[in-house]
Amino acid sequence: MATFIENIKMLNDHGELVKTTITIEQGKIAAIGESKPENAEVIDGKGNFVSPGFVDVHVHLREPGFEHKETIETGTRSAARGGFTTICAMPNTKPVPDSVENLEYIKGLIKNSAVVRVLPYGSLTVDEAGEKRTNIAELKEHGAVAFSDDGVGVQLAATMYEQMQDAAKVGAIVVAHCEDNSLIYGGVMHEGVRNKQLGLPGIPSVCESVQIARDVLLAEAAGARYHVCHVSTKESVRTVRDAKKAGIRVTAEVCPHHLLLEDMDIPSDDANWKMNPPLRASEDKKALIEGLLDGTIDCIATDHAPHTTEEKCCGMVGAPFGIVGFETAFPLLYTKFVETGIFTLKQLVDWMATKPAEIFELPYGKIEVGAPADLTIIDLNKEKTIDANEFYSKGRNTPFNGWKAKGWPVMTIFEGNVVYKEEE
Ligand SMILES: NC(=O)N[C@@H](CC(=O)O)C(=O)O
Ligand SMILES: [Zn+2]
Ligand SMILES: [Zn+2]
Repeated sequence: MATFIENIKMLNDHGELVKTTITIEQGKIAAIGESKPENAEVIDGKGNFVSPGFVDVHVHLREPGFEHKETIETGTRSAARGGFTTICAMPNTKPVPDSVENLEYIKGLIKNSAVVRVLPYGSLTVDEAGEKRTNIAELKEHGAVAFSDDGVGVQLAATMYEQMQDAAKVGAIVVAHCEDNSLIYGGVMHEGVRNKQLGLPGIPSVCESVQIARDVLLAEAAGARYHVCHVSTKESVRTVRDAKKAGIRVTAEVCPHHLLLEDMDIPSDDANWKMNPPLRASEDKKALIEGLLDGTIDCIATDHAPHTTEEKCCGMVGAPFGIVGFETAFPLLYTKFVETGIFTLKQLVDWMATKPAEIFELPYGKIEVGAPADLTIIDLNKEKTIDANEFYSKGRNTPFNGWKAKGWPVMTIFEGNVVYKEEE
């Protein structure tokens, strides 16, 4: 039976919101702007905005191996509640998808419990240990969406270079967490002013940018498609900008928290403000926003990284890096950037749905006839206070608890099925 969404507004090519309808048949968009087919089940869009389901190329679902932090079920339910319908799962699980066997095992888990589309990464090195290289061609053949050792930087240039060469041969994308271990200095937040006030060890900006600089040169030499994770510093933005100018095939993502927060916002030694890379200085935040606006940075990714309350309880030094992101990303960005006129709604939707799909060569992120019916219905006028205790994620680790934001997803549709509906 067909599903018919009526009373809905969609962005047109000029970025204007126009009234329309969407007809869904067999999980696909069958028509846009037509009248209701007979016998169709009707969804009342209530005049809300319909976006292509968001695409997040950088998430951590923790299963297998760390189910106390998150499972594929809780993580994908959280994604659906945030309006995400396609997510790419990073490989820092136990086991790591570093072999066909492990990747197939993880694909089986996804099949059993995911409520949205989960595309698993393959790792660049065995066990993400940075030593033995994985077989990129084989893992790609078995469905690895791209390749990364996220969680750690690949320390040896030769390892990265050789993996980039292998990736280039089969058209795989190398996705890098850039961090030079010799420049971390035991840091738990940005090396600047605020870490000194709090008496905490700092991670200098160059810890990230130096590895991006290395990698863009390696990507050029290898002819590889290279994507930079969670860019956080102004020097990183400049390096990516220069690399693009030089014709190197590089793309980059930025996380909502790095666009919204800076080190001086950190109120105290509270691990809900600890993530990797850390919140940087005000000028860095500014450079990230400019980087998005001028096309240096291609998309937004949450880096959803759940950890338990126990792990995050007791200050930054002992806690793991990472914050959750799915359920706050759109409302926060909409409120802080679209409502204030810094971004347009179309830009935000491009960066959260269309662009990430495009740069990862995925056939999603657009509302068009024939595409999978992955849709997020958003009430742009609804205002709510963020309450971490309401998250569908197991993770409560967010610095945004108690923030007010507008623009909440009220329904998420994945392949024609409702996978999230706002609780009344
Ligand atoms: N971003 C984080 O702070 N943490 C991530 C790892 C990562 O993305 O590097 C995690 O897996 O917890
Ligand atoms: Zn990372
Ligand atoms: Zn990550």
